[in-house]
Amino acid sequence: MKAPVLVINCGSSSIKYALIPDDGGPRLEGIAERLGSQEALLKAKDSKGQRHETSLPGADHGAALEAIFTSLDGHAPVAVGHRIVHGGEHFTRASRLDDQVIAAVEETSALAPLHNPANLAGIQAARALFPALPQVGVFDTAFHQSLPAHAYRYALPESLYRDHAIRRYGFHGTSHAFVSQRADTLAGSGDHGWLTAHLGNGCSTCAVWQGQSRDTSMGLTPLEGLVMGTRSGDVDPGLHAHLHRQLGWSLDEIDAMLNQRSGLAGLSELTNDMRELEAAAERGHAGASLALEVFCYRIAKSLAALSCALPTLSGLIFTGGIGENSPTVRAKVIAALPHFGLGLDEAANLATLRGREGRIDAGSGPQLWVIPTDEEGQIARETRELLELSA
Ligand SMILES: Nc1ncnc2c1ncn2[C@@H]1O[C@H](COP(=O)(O)OP(=O)(O)O)[C@@H](O)[C@H]1O
Ligand SMILES: CC(=O)OP(=O)(O)O
Ligand SMILES: [Mg+2]
Repeated sequence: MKAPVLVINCGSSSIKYALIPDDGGPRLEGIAERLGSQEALLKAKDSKGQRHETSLPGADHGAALEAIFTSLDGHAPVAVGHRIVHGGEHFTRASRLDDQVIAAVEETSALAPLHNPANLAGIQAARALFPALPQVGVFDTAFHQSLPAHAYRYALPESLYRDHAIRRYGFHGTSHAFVSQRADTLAGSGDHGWLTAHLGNGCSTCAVWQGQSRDTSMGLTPLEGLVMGTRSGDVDPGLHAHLHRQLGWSLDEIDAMLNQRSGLAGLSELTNDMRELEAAAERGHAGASLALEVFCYRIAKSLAALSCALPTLSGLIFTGGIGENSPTVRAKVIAALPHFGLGLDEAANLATLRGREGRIDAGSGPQLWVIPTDEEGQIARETRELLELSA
């Protein structure tokens, strides 16, 4: 394997990783799950695509990284690239993780208490384990630092921005950047304006003009915007006060409800998994049908709103586990945008799934693309570029 970069995406109880060679060859990848519990488990795929499971009872981030390293079949990485969810206003591009940069990420943790502490745990463990390797942080927020002030400011007292950095940041920048660059290549020369929909566990939309993010649906935290697996997305900001005053809920209870018990899972009272929801809706489950309708309508509404950020619209791009695999969601979103002149090629829509890239419009109006995202590949590329590792 030629000069591989180890890409690490640390969540609070999981580490997704990929060892990515320089030459486009096969990757080693996997996930260590349920960290901190007796059920901790490493699921790894080797370079021949064979799957292996190793139980790691009680493993923390450090122990899991050690097990991941051992599972790499002796292939030694030349650098480590970390996904960091929140970079605040500090980072407009990938940065080498020295003490100063790590201090800035720590400072930003208050803005992403669910994500950044886990990212930092991964960075500390990787630095301890691979002290000789260069480590790079690639930030979800960096791509959105090109937002104009009218898109990133909330209509709140100026001092909240000036003194406390309260503004919209946006997330999933690595994914929105990757799929819009790919669409630029596929569509050929010209000035392109894309509306991208990253629909995974977390979901967000983005307006990209000439390769730059001009607006996006997530804000200060990854809770704003679309309906997600367990996150509510937009609600009336008056909701917090209402629940506190009328039901006596604490801020922590309200926060946990909005992040963990809402979204598709909350609406359906069934599951946050889109595959299961579609099957249940098919069987006539009313909650699943409602969750699906709200999810798709809110995506369409967000795309329509973000179209205001684009001088011209080249097309729409679907990505993420749902965007890449659900013809049903794509068709419902397109049907809910009746004024955009979109024409769906039904057969192409049904055939474009499981990692396949494809154009699904009927040839007139704005283009419709399904583009599998590759956040890990993009992180490896940005890590190499920063370290000038490749030619
Ligand atoms: N064939 C499918 N049909 C519909 N939804 C799917 C399909 N495969 C995966 N998904 C959905 O994709 C979502 C997970 O997306 P993914 O991008 O893998 O998440 P993450 O944000 O954790 O990377 C889940 O809701 C899952 O149900
Ligand atoms: C920022 C965010 O929502 O990330 P994820 O989709 O990985 O939860
Ligand atoms: Mg993903």
